[in-house]
Amino acid sequence: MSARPQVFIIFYSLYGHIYTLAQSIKKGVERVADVDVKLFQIKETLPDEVLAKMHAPAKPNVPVIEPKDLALADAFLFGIPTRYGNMPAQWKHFWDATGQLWVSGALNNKLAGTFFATGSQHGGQETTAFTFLTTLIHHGIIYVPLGYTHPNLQDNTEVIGGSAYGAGTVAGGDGSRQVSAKEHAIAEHQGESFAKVVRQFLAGRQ
Ligand SMILES: Cc1cc2nc3c(=O)[nH]c(=O)nc-3n(C[C@H](O)[C@H](O)[C@H](O)COP(=O)(O)O)c2cc1C
Repeated sequence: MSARPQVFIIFYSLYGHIYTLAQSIKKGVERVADVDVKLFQIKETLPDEVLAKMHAPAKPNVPVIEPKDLALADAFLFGIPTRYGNMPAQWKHFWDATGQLWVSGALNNKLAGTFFATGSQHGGQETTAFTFLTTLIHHGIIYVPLGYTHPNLQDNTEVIGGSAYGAGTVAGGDGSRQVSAKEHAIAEHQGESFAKVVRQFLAGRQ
């Protein structure tokens, strides 16, 4: 393990909203000195013909992470677009290939935060966090909530995704809504505050 904390931002994104948030979160992590950050996506499991029928754009030029590579990080920020109030099958597929990591306890005491996208305002960002947590807990991963640490999380003047569980965006039923300035600000803040927690936690362990 490197002496500098290694933060992996790992996402699945079908229509790009989560990827956009991930880039803002990365900017936030990069504001913190002596922390390294890398962006990854997980493998797509849908066949090309289904993706075409769903009008999915091409995947971004971001490396695809293998489950075993989770062991290389100290901390993770997981990007999760909601499916029926919980994680997409692509994420479940990824986690279901982490049995060896679980057996060896390789992820015990690593840190994680989460961020989200839903189609609608009340489409389940918090239930997605909650249901994703069971996987983190079984792996012994320490969850770092965002809390109400950014004023935009209490701003009711417009639709703003995100919650105490992490940054978020509301994509709209047809996916046409783009990540707003206030959602970007929350995402950058999450990256920065998470990186500070990671740095402090790891320094305390030395
Ligand atoms: C099969 C399926 C189930 C979905 N379930 C929900 C849902 O429960 N709540 C919701 O608000 N949006 C739901 N959506 C919309 C997605 O959450 C939305 O497209 C996604 O968050 C956009 O992120 P992305 O652009 O990164 O893919 C669903 C989409 C699909 C394809």
